[in-house]
Amino acid sequence: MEKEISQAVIRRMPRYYRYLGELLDDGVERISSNELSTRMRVTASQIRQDLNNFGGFGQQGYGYNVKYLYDEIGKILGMNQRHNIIIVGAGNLGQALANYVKFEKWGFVIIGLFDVNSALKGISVRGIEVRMMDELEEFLKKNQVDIAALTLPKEKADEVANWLVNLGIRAIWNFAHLDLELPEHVVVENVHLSDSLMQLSYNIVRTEKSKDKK
Ligand SMILES: NC(=O)c1ccc[n+]([C@@H]2O[C@H](COP(=O)([O-])OP(=O)(O)OC[C@H]3O[C@@H](n4cnc5c(N)ncnc54)[C@H](O)[C@@H]3O)[C@@H](O)[C@H]2O)c1
Repeated sequence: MEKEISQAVIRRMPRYYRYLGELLDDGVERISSNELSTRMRVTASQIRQDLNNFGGFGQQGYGYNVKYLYDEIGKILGMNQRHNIIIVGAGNLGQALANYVKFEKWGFVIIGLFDVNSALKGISVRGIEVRMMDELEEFLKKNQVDIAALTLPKEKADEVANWLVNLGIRAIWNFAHLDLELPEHVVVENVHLSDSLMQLSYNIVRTEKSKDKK
């Protein structure tokens, strides 16, 4: 049976992947867990523990082979395959996502943008045409879509998500601020930039308090 890896470990993997990618770009071929630890500001034992979940990848006295580790973590994260994405809701956020070219570097390719607002019909965002929602069903028949990003109003998100799932969508990148109620086989990743801001705010308050104590 495959070992269950904790979500906390999985959540740290993209960061390892990013750092290893930067090391590769810098021409670094191997790195010790201590060096990686200094760069990433994570303890070396945390790195060893995390990577041991996947079989280690390191060699005593040699450290980690950066390219190998990068490729292996990439495989774990599914980075060795292409993911086609559609964006549903071509407003501010939807267009901002569509405009961001770097997702493609990781194999996330935005192939369609959809909206209900006829004023947006036919406009092009980085070469991606905005289509109307009534064209979506046909689009899904003709194109392989792996992920639907939801950047539409919260009130519409649940209904649209369920409709997409009925049409065969299996993964949702949800930006609307609500918990979607979807069948278990559908994977959902919720993104809340405000959570990150609140975390930042918490750390500002904490730093200020510790300054006051000194
Ligand atoms: N998760 C985050 O961190 C985060 C950050 C910013 C915004 N948001 C959320 O993302 C969503 C979009 O924000 P925005 O600023 O781009 O808003 P926006 O109003 O600019 O864009 C929303 C778009 O959705 C379209 N739309 C409405 N109903 C639709 C439907 N049934 N099907 C398809 N498209 C539909 C609208 O016509 C509009 O173009 C909102 O729910 C907002 O709260 C989330």
